[in-house]
Amino acid sequence: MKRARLIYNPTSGREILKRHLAEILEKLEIAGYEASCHATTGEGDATSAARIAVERQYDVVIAAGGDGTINEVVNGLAEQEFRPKLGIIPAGTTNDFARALHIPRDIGAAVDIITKGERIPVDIGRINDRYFINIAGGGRITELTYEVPSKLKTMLGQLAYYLKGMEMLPSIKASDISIEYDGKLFEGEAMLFLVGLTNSIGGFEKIAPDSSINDGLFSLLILKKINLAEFIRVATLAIRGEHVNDPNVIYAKASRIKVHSNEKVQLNLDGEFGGLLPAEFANLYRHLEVFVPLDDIRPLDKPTDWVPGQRYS
Ligand SMILES: Nc1ncnc2c1ncn2[C@@H]1O[C@H](COP(=O)(O)OP(=O)(O)OP(=O)(O)O)[C@@H](O)[C@H]1O
Repeated sequence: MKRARLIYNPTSGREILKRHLAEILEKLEIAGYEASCHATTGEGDATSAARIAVERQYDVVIAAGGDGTINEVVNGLAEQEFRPKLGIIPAGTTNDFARALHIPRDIGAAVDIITKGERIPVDIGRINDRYFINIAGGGRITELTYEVPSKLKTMLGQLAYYLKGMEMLPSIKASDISIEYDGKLFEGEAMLFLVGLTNSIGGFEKIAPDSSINDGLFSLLILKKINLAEFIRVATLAIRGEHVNDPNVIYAKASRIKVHSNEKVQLNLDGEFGGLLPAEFANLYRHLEVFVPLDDIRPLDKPTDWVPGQRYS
């Protein structure tokens, strides 16, 4: 019998997971899984729970919560030789990763996608000794994601990020950084840099319009030093995916990226604090298998040359 381990954050976003636990476990059992669950207790617990699930050789690990919980679960899976398949139940505030994979926010519908069994391989980002599944970045503006109080996030959802962004915009300074990417070099002042695996970041769904989640490449975006008015103009372009050709933006694909600064620059990994620069990024090609609604995902994310279960990295 197949075994599934549900790792859920009872405090995520709308705090609705607790009410749906019985429904989730029942749907899994009906689909032929022996299912059990673990409620996370605080920072880092989802990573330990995922490691234990690997030791116990679960076939499937389901991360239920926001992007922070999914990131923690991936950190418990990615470093292992045997890696269970990953299911996602989005219950956070932004759910960028779930949005990129068209996994619905309705809990029952998200479980149905797992029980249906359709999967794709996804690339994972490694930065120094940690992993990310959606986006890493640095620069003052990226720090706002963890300055938003969690109570405000629960109350206002994504709007909380935008409010915090508006409040912080006038004080955002550029950082002096150097970025080496697949043999090329950027040196200078930048407002921010983003290293993305999917097309969906902070609710902007066209930030990396041509990205594929399983091509082995990061989308690198560098926003050069600009003033506030220009910043707002480029952010407006980004809503439509038209920022990539702006002269203030460098947009490139790369599988290895090194970032360095003489200043103290914080890193953000999947929306959480991820240490300080310097950073070395490596793309782990098709490292995890994730359950998705195959009919709904973007054609760019649907590999035609993939056999389920095949190992790449
Ligand atoms: N029982 C708990 N009590 C308090 N915090 C917890 C608990 N379990 C996990 N956490 C922490 O909550 C953090 C954020 O949770 P998560 O990402 O799931 O939800 P969110 O913040 O509402 O959503 P999003 O990340 O999409 O904005 C996790 O990184 C984890 O460290």
